[in-house]
Amino acid sequence: MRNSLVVTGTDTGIGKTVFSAALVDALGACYWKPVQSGLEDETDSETVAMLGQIPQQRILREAWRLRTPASPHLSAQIDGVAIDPDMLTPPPTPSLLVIEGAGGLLVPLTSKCTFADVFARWRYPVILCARTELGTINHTLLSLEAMRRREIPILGVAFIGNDRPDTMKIIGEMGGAPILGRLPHLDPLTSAALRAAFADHFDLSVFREVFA
Ligand SMILES: Nc1ncnc2c1ncn2[C@@H]1O[C@H](COP(=O)(O)OP(=O)(O)OP(=O)(O)O)[C@@H](O)[C@H]1O
Ligand SMILES: C[C@H](N)[C@H](N)CCCCCC(=O)O
Ligand SMILES: [Mg+2]
Repeated sequence: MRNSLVVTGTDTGIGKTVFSAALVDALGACYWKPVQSGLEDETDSETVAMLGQIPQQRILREAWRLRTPASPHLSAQIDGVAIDPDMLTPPPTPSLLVIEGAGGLLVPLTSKCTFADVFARWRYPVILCARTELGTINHTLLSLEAMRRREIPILGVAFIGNDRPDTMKIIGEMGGAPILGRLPHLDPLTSAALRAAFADHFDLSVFREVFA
């Protein structure tokens, strides 16, 4: 039985972690950020634990914790370590597992390997997080094309941001992937607001079916 889902995005800083917190909370899943680059601020794992109110035992330790907030290939070089993509194998978990990449699909782990290459090896269904703002049509269609070329299973697109119906419509028509929903911009961003917004804007059964 498959028990993992991947969350990637069209870019860094677009809301993958916030979306992951909501999904992990709603599914009662575990969370894994295999490669964390940047340790000064709150890490993604810490954000998911706090925003999703996820107990520590459901937050898996990163495989690589790199100090510099940069592309993992560079952060690893600065720290004098080498990421071994072959070592990136999701640990067994007692429940469902949500795995978050870093940045977008073609972010390098080494000079010869990107996250997309790892996702292609894993073959877990992938959720593509995308902004709703101007510029996202190109980024989203490019990302979907990159996943199809690698035969990465695509669960669908999760938009993050304020409502832009025309943008979401054309991506739905041209992207060849289901639109899973839209997580609005929340202000303030609290655990309660996130849980409510996810429940209002996504159909949890779509995610649960992956694990059936
Ligand atoms: N729905 C939302 N409402 C309000 N703020 C949000 C929302 N989604 C993301 N943010 C904010 O946007 C910033 C980037 O979000 P996040 O850390 O989730 O991005 P990311 O795609 O996971 O980035 P990375 O590539 O570094 O993992 C954070 O400050 C986060 O609090
Ligand atoms: C530092 C940031 N928060 C992410 N962890 C890594 C983002 C890598 C982006 C690389 C790039 O596309 O230029
Ligand atoms: Mg993140």
